[in-house]
Amino acid sequence: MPHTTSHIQNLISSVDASPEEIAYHLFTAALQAELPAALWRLPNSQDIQVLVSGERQNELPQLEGGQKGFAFCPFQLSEAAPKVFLPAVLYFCSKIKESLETGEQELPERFWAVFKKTAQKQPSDLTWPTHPDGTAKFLARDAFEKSVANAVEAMQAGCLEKVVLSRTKTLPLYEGFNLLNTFTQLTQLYPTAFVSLVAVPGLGTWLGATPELLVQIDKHKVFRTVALAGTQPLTEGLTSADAIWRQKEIEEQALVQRYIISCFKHIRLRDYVEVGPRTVAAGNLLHLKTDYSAAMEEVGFPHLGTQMLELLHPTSAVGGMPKASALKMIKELEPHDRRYYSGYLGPVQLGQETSLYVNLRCVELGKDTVTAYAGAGMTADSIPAREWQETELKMQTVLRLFQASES
Ligand SMILES: C=C(O[C@@H]1C=C(C(=O)O)C=C[C@H]1O)C(=O)O
Repeated sequence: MPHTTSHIQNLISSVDASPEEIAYHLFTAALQAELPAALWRLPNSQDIQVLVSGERQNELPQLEGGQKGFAFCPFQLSEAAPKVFLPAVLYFCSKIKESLETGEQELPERFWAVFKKTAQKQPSDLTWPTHPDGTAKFLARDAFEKSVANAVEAMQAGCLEKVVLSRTKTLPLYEGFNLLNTFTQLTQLYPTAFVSLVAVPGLGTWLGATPELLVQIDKHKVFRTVALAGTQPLTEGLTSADAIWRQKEIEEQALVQRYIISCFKHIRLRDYVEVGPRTVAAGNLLHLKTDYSAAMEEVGFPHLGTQMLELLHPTSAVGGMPKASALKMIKELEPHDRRYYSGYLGPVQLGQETSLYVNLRCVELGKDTVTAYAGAGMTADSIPAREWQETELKMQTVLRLFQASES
């Protein structure tokens, strides 16, 4: 029997569960039915949102067109990490139990069969998709610091201004690890982050709590982006207002600002609003952030979101300056493929909004392992040991939930 919207709504309403639990059941059923799905919570919101798709597309639609879905894009395109757009076949937001939309397509019958079952009893042995190439390569501390020293030397010689070098760390999953509980814990720990869990058969499963917005188009057609860079630990007793920044971090963040402004200049947009830089907290870290916005219709750029997305990614917050030399250096010095780390992800035209975030403070799940990815911006003044420490702190944002003793 075809599942019409009203039939689906009846099915969901008949489940004796809170709206949040329904969102989790829908996500679980998608995993079990081996369908691509995303579960997320926007910054400063309580609502859990979920999308289930019947297929994955390799191109993003125009952000300003009417197509609803979830974007999941890599740092750099490759066969191992293609662009992904998941058209919304089913979308549910926990705010109102009825806010369910179905696309023109239908989910296969097996999805609803598992949904009926999982809604009664959560499976104890949930499995998720993993990447066919297995775990990403990793660098030991001395090798990473050597790469940083090489990069610093190149910058001192004037070859480039900034490069973001990243590394990975893999831990075994502890006995009794529960993916959805970990997602919930992330939403509680980081109320101002974009918290997401994305599972795409054939490409893998990613969980994260990112502080960095890349492109937003809100319901009033206001475009937003940010320049976020510069890092220091948030130490006890210190608030963002007390933070003192060194020249190195100020310059690093100024380079990201300059990059965003150069993108506005490229399309000849002058009427944007710039606020900042200000110090913001992201978990146990502080960053410098400048906000940019523009009312798209008023400034005569109705497709500003799509235009800027193309120009911005990858920004110098995750690549470097100049972009081409930085990307080349990353390729030479990083032994791993970043896949979806430092790419971008988020809802497109859902809940009247498009909100794409840079995929930072994230982990990729293996069958029984978890791999964290983190990077740090290097300049001519970088000290290798400090950069190692910075990436360690960034990884802890999510990895702290993967240590059995803490959960
Ligand atoms: C690259 C990361 O973060 C980015 C780099 C920062 C920096 O170099 O100080 C700060 C915030 C992010 O823009 C990461 O979290 O992996």
